[in-house]
Amino acid sequence: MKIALLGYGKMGKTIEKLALERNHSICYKTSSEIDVEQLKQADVAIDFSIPTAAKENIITALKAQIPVISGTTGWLNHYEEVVKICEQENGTFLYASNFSLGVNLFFNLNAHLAKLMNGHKQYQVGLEEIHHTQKLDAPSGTAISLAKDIIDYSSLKDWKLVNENEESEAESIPVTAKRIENISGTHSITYSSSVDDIEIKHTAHSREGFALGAIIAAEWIKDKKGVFSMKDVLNLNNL
Ligand SMILES: NC(=O)C1=CN([C@@H]2O[C@H](COP(=O)(O)OP(=O)(O)OC[C@H]3O[C@@H](n4cnc5c(N)ncnc54)[C@H](OP(=O)(O)O)[C@@H]3O)[C@@H](O)[C@H]2O)C=CC1
Ligand SMILES: O=C(O)C1=N[C@H](C(=O)O)C[C@H](O)C1
Repeated sequence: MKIALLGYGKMGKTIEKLALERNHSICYKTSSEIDVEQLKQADVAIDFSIPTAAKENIITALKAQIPVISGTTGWLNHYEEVVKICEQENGTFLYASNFSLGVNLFFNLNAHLAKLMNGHKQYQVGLEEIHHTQKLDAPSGTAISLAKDIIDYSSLKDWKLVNENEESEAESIPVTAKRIENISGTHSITYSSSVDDIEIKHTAHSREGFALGAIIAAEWIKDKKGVFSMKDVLNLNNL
């Protein structure tokens, strides 16, 4: 498979390394404006860029008829617009706030736990994410996905980014974002009562899980048409 890397930073470089090990080739890589003729050489484009560039990168790939997957976070207010363009172009698009198998299993665990805890009003839920200091967005895309799932499976209505120990309004999930050198990505959800805590946590040891998941998604999506998620790739829709 010939891959175009839209964004050649920490993730782009990790994907390149694992893709070559899986006998794929990198036919084009850029960390700035896309050369469409070069992009058109690819079987699939993988966008791990920056929040302000992701939307344009994805649209450029869709208009060039190149299937595109994106893991860039912090641009999701434009998600519906991109989906519409994908449909107009009869294109192929997959977005995931987190491509690792572990986090996608953790998404399921979080949803099940939210259902279980619904109605146990003595427990207050809180979410914490920790990432490296170069991260541009807060809270992380993964934290937002986790919060949205808790909202879908409980009577909670919203989430709010707060400082540590700061309270949020009733029916709103407090989300704390910490930035510490060299942390690849840690997410935890805690239900606290006056007598005990219940906590689930995912800790990424490196970027390799994200990169491998992105390559597996690219292999899966290459010959398909439509808008997909990691639930489709990993067959996690029916759990
Ligand atoms: N979904 C997932 O599983 C994961 C998502 N991420 C997300 O992926 C994104 C990238 O992460 P990471 O690789 O760590 O970040 P980096 O900052 O290391 O890499 C981003 C790269 O994008 C480049 N860039 C800037 N403008 C453009 C543009 N217009 N087109 C293409 N590339 C551009 C930057 O170049 P320059 O440095 O010159 O500005 C940089 O090389 C982030 O949003 C992060 O949150 C990260 C890990 C996993
Ligand atoms: O910026 C990162 O590094 C990561 N970003 C993603 C996010 O915002 O959730 C995924 C992962 O946690 C690493």
